[in-house]
Amino acid sequence: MLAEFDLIRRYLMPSQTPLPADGVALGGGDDAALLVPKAGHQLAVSVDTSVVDVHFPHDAPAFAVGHRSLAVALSDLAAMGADPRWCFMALTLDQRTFANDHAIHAWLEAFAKGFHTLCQRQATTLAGGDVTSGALTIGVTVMGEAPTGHALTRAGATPGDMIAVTGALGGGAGGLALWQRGERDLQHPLLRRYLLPEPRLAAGVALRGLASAAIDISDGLLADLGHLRKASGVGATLDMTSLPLAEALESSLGRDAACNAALSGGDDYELLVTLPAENVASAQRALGKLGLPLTVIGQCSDTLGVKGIAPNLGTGWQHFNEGAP
Ligand SMILES: Nc1ncnc2c1ncn2[C@@H]1O[C@H](COP(=O)(O)OP(=O)(O)OP(=O)(O)O)[C@@H](O)[C@H]1O
Ligand SMILES: Cc1ncc(C[n+]2csc(CCOP(=O)(O)O)c2C)c(N)n1
Ligand SMILES: [Mg+2]
Repeated sequence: MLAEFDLIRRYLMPSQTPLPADGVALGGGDDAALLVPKAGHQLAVSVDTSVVDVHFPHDAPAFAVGHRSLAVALSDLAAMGADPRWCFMALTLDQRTFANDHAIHAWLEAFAKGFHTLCQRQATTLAGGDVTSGALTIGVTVMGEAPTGHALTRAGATPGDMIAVTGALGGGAGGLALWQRGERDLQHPLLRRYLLPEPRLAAGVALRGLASAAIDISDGLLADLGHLRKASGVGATLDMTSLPLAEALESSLGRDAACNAALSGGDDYELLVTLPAENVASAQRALGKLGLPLTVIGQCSDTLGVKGIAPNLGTGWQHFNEGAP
């Protein structure tokens, strides 16, 4: 068994000395962190919980669990066009599920590496957290900044705006389906999409001033488009033939399952944005510089609802539905 404070010192907060450049006046080790936001900016704050066998399989690699639990939280900052600054991790861990102390240390080391590597790549400082015992659950609070009045929201779309997505869709659900069939090669593009999603933070910032509304795709394209439509008070017409499908998705699952995964599977963590038609080319150029495609998949309308898709298609992931605990 590893004691709570040893675990924190050894794996989670190895350095207690805050760096002024991180905007941390007082970091982990006290009752709360003291943070220094940039003048002229608003804070964007969001929390996401990742639960074993709900969000990731119990036998997922620890590195991926660490990466993923932060990535899905940062994805909400990407959707706001916010620059990430700080995060907080609430880790609940059942040490009795490990064979021995060596297995606990090995798991924590790889978990922390996955989390810290993404922190570093996305300039996010782990400024505090909490450790408790119980079923494996990682709650991650993220805090980012956007210049006052310039954050993207779900509410700015107007009829006539184009609807576009970053990257490719269906890879999250496709990867989960492959994992459930026993695929374990982490180099497989679909498994990577499910277990090691990349939050589109640079894209979110690049889309500030170009997009009229944005949301990240966690529950599925149709479900998240539904949230955006509702917040903006618009309808949508989609062109199914233009959906960018994830690499290897159609060949692994077949056409129908691939389209279902792209429309309703969730776990993609791409950005769904609306933008005036005249901004599409600039947005595609800006994202092209990041190596990320932006594909137009439809247009907003003033007739509420969605046209262009079969009405019987599932609407995406919902906790407390059948299938979820
Ligand atoms: N327990 C809660 N207390 C207060 N507000 C909540 C609570 N749970 C969710 N919300 C709010 O409801 C809204 C929708 O929450 P949800 O977790 O579905 O966010 P999302 O961005 O749509 O999904 P995801 O976190 O997968 O990206 C958010 O604005 C969130 O802050
Ligand atoms: C093992 C396993 N089974 C099922 C799923 C699918 N899933 C779970 S939660 C969710 C929506 C996003 O979560 P939230 O709304 O909580 O942010 C999705 C698509 C998964 N990821 N792992
Ligand atoms: Mg979201």
